[in-house]
Amino acid sequence: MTTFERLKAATPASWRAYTDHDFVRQMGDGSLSQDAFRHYLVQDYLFLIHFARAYALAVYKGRNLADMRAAAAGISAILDVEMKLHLKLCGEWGLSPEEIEAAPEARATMAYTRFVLDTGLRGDLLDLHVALSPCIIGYAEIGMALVNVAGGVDEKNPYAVWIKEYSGTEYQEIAEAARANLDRLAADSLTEARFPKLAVIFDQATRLEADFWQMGLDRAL
Ligand SMILES: Cc1ncc(C[n+]2csc(CCO)c2C)c(N)n1
Repeated sequence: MTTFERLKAATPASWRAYTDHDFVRQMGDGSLSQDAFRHYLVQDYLFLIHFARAYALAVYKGRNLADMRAAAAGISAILDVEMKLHLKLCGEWGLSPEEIEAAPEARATMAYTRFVLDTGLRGDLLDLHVALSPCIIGYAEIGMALVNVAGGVDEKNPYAVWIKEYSGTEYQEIAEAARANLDRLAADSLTEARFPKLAVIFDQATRLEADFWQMGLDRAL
């Protein structure tokens, strides 16, 4: 079993609440309120900015040049690629860059992103990557689950672009690299005595992901 599979198996209820959330189901069948999706997109932009900061922390926490280069590539993937794609998607949903940048940060966004940063600051690189893993790998699982509903994406579904993005080969490979990276770090620094502490971090991050979906549904700030 991979380290990621072990962590998931240790926290099954939280994992289900995250990956099977109403927001996800409603994206899958196309019934999600478009205003809820816009609210989510704006908050996800703010989320990604802090995510880039978490990768910067991973550079700092790197134990060697290979760790530092991998984290630096993560920063660049977000700042140079992901943010542009995100702004394009926001534009297609009628959201301007000015509107997005002026948006207040929701409490669920603050809670999740600062939790990840705090976990990384207090702990080592493995703690930080465990806190990041529900986010990176979870979206890949959700993308695949949604694409498998009804045997493929319905082009009439307003959320088809989102589903295709996360079920696509490129994102699936990013998630696979994250799974392998967790195993590599675990081989060096995971003891059986430490596992329950990592499972707590994983569970907290997973519950904060579910709260992020709920924030979108409720359009909460
Ligand atoms: C709340 C939330 N959770 C996970 C992701 C997925 N994700 C996390 S980082 C990243 C960039 C690639 O490294 C992507 C796509 C998201 N966007 N928003």
